[in-house]
Amino acid sequence: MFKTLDDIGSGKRVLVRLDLNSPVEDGIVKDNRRFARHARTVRELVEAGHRVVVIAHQGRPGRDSFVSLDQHADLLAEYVETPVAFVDDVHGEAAVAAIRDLGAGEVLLLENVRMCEDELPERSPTEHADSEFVRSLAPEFDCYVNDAYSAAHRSHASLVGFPRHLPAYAGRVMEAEYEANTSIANREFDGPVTMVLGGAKATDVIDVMSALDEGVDNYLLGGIVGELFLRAAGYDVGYDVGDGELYDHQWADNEDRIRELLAERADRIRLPVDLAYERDEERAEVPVEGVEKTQPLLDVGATTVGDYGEVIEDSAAVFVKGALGVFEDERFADGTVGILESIASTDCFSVIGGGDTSRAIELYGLDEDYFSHVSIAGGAYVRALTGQSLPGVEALSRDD
Ligand SMILES: Nc1ncnc2c1ncn2[C@@H]1O[C@H](COP(=O)(O)OP(=O)(O)OP(=O)(O)O)[C@@H](O)[C@H]1O
Ligand SMILES: O=C(O)[C@H](O)COP(=O)(O)O
Repeated sequence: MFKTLDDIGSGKRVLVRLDLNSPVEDGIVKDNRRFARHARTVRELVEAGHRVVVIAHQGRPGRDSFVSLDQHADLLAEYVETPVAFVDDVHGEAAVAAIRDLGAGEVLLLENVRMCEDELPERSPTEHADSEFVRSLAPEFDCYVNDAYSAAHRSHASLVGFPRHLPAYAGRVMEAEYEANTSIANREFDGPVTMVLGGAKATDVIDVMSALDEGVDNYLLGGIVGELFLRAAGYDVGYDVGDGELYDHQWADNEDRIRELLAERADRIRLPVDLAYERDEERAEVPVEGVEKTQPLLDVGATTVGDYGEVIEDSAAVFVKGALGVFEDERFADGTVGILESIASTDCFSVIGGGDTSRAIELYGLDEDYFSHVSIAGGAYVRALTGQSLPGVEALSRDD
């Protein structure tokens, strides 16, 4: 459906859009799997003797994470194993001069595209193609590669504008993410399809469940989302610390849809039968019947992990969105890690998504190779699961 790096040839001037958006702590950009993944695309372009100019974003104006890409150049260079030059300009004279100075097989990273006013408005590809940003850079290149699948749900200039001026191709990350994440909607599996749904964002999970009625045989719920469903089933769960951020407002916003889903799909939805909480600084577990709404519940319990593991064992495909507990705290990682281990021990087709959830794989030393695909996308993954098209992918696919 789109052209790939296999179709480019060699020795071209290539503009490549990556998603290097990273956590930033005290001004320091944290290494994460996006660098390693995108490095593969960049390395391939370098090896084909192209002049490679990278564009990417970091944060949003007004946030602490809205910083320059100078640190990203060093991190990317480590993974590509070749120097990555940096210029603190997006499309002005300095950027154009640096682009023209580039030799074959060299890599240059331009400044954070969100520092340019043309980038962020959600506009149509035609409007973005006409922006000064896109019009001033496009003539410097022979082609455009979009590898930023995880930002492709945004209709921003650097993601949709260039394919109107230049032959456009998908990078390796774009290809792999697209294929894996749309497979729940596009592929037939030879056996039951299971979704593990957790995390903290009820609306995301409900949207995914609503969109995927036919294709899914089992929903295994956990995390805050699981507790909201348990509440609909009549259990006294959902202790909210502070000003009601996690449960009460999500309950108020989603109660009707949760009740509807539970009534319609009772035979396919599995809820936790036990939960974990903190007692005397240790992990303790309680069956859901015995839960009182007096303390935060931070993970699913061991019986739930066992039950869910049996369902996974019988599945042909498993898709994960959201963690089953607060896995960042080792005491409450058993649910998330236990489920990931169950998936890893079967040979089913598996996709692990959600930026936070896939971090658990790294944190607890699981081998990525045990899964068919570990996504680096958050919002784009949810949209793909719900069957929505992504503007950045659409822009690559146009054939007029
Ligand atoms: N019972 C719980 N109580 C509090 N927090 C929880 C609970 N269960 C899971 N979480 C938190 O949910 C977070 C993951 O939620 P989120 O919905 O953001 O998942 P994600 O899909 O992996 O991420 P993203 O959408 O950001 O890419 C984790 O950081 C975890 O600590
Ligand atoms: O990190 C991400 O999920 C993407 O880069 C999109 O970033 P955004 O939500 O700031 O548009």
